Amino acid sequence: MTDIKVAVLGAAGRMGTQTCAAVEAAEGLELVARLDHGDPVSRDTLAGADVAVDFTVPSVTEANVHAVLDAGVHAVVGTTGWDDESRARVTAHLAELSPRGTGGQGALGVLIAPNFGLSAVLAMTFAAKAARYFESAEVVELHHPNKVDAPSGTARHTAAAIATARAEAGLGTSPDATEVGWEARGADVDGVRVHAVRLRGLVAHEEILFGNEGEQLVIRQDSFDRASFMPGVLLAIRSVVSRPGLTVGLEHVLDLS
Ligand SMILES: NC(=O)C1=CN([C@@H]2O[C@H](COP(=O)(O)OP(=O)(O)OC[C@H]3O[C@@H](n4cnc5c(N)ncnc54)[C@H](OP(=O)(O)O)[C@@H]3O)[C@@H](O)[C@H]2O)C=CC1
Ligand SMILES: O=C(O)C1=N[C@H](C(=O)O)C[C@H](O)C1
Repeated sequence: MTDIKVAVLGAAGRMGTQTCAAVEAAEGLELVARLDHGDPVSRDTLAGADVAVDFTVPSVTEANVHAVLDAGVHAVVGTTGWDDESRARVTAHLAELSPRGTGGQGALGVLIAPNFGLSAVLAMTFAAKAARYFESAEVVELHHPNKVDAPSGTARHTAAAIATARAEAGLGTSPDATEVGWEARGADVDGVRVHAVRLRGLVAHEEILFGNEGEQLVIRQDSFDRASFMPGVLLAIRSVVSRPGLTVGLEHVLDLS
């Protein structure tokens, strides 16, 4: 089997640096390009890559993915900032490139994962399963203070999954008598309250709280080191080449969905 050639966008950043090292150390993968701020994304600069991994910033990640697809390269995306509209534009782009459907031989794949950490993927999966059984649900995410976006992509993904499960079970929003001080109640993500903490010393952590009369379930995951994301990133690179179309969430690759 020939090696999968990999380009990393945001290669000088916290995640990009770790990803370059992980790819270089991985069997069957070859790092062919490190791109960062100011580098154009094109067939030339991607240097023969089969897969481009994006760990940049929310404001540029979508444009990067379109450029990667135009270069005929699969994309793995860890950057946050995606919503229904940006994901739909990627789906439309993939359909344009493969007009007879996304399943054809050699068709391109895009895998967007809000979190590559196994503990986080499992926490999100367990939360989605638990959501229908509890009257109240809230999400707390805790991160390092250099993070530029809030709430985290993981917390948004978690809250959206909880909201879907609650809606399917016929549950409304969590009970809440707040009349004043709404600014202290966190962001509203699909009707689920999400709270963001930024604290020196933290990396990436999430707590999902569920409550019923007289009982509580807390699901917590902690990424103490960015090394925890690397097995998921490598799995995504190896999977995306045979996963045409758009996949959102590593849970689908891990068969947890
Ligand atoms: N899915 C997951 O498991 C994880 C996702 N993330 C997400 O990944 C993203 C990156 O996080 P992190 O590595 O901590 O952030 P960093 O700020 O450390 O890295 C981002 C890098 O992207 C560079 N950059 C900015 N603009 C461009 C551009 N137009 N083209 C190429 N590179 C660019 C930055 O350069 P400069 O600083 O010079 O602007 C920087 O080197 C965030 O959205 C974060 O939330 C993080 C951890 C895990
Ligand atoms: O910026 C980070 O650090 C992280 N970003 C992702 C997110 O917003 O969910 C994943 C993880 O939480 C680390």
